[in-house]
Amino acid sequence: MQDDTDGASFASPPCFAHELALGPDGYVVMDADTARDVARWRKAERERLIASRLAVPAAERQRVAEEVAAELDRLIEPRPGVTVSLYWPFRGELDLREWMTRAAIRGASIALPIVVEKGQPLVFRAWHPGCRMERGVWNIPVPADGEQVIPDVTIAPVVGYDPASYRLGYGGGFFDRTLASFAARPQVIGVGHPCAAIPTIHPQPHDIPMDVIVTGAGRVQTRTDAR
Ligand SMILES: Nc1nc2c(c(=O)[nH]1)N(C=O)[C@@H](CNc1ccc(C(=O)N[C@@H](CCC(=O)O)C(=O)O)cc1)CN2
Ligand SMILES: Nc1ncnc2c1ncn2[C@@H]1O[C@H](COP(=O)(O)OP(=O)(O)OP(=O)(O)O)[C@@H](O)[C@H]1O
Repeated sequence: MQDDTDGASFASPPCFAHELALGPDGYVVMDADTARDVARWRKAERERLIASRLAVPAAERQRVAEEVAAELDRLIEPRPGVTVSLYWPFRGELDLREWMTRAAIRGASIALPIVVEKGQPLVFRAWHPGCRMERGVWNIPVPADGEQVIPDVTIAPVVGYDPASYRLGYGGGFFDRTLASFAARPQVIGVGHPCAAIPTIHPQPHDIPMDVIVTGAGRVQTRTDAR
């Protein structure tokens, strides 16, 4: 009988162009070529989407931010005992700092994300109106000395989003890693410009969909397929 343990006797050589990726439901097989194509496509798409929102006139950006803030008032009750994470806006993101201040005055605990290290989850630090800020990674202002907290509700800025509520961010993978690291998942609300809507972000195993995406008055997309 022929000895089949020699690789040369396979009908075709074994294929090693796959790798394992850890998704929310465990390990899945990933095709290395596909992963590279998606990463390349996402990079170009991010640049296009950021450029188009930077082209939005300041007055319109302000109006959209106010509309989104009004929708947040309907979605979240910022009361004592609830911790909500937001963000300090940059690169044309909606400025929700007024909503953030109002929510703090109403008694909610507010937190902002901090990049500890590339490739690692974000941590969230408590923020209070007027608290001392310092420059973090990418020069984004972060609270200088707040305590570390875990949010009940996370408001994440989107660069892009799709009908299945997957979010495209800046490419650090920070929000996906952070959500994957929590024992209990917070409610996740994506916020952005209406022009951030795209047909698909080509979701990958690590991508975690948002629960709700808000892009203006009455523009509230709720994820229906419970995972
Ligand atoms: N306002 C705000 N703060 C935030 C976030 C956010 O989305 N918005 N983040 C949410 O996660 C974290 C910062 N995430 C970031 C991730 C990547 C880059 C960045 O500039 N990346 C490189 C390219 C990365 C790559 O493609 O490999 C670059 O654009 O040069 C910036 C911020 C924490 N703070
Ligand atoms: N949970 C995870 N574990 C390991 N790698 C991850 C995880 N989440 C994301 N990544 C990696 O991070 C990289 C960027 O991911 P992705 O394109 O989803 O970023 P993004 O969501 O746009 O960025 P951000 O959340 O920082 O705004 C990818 O190479 C991806 O494989």
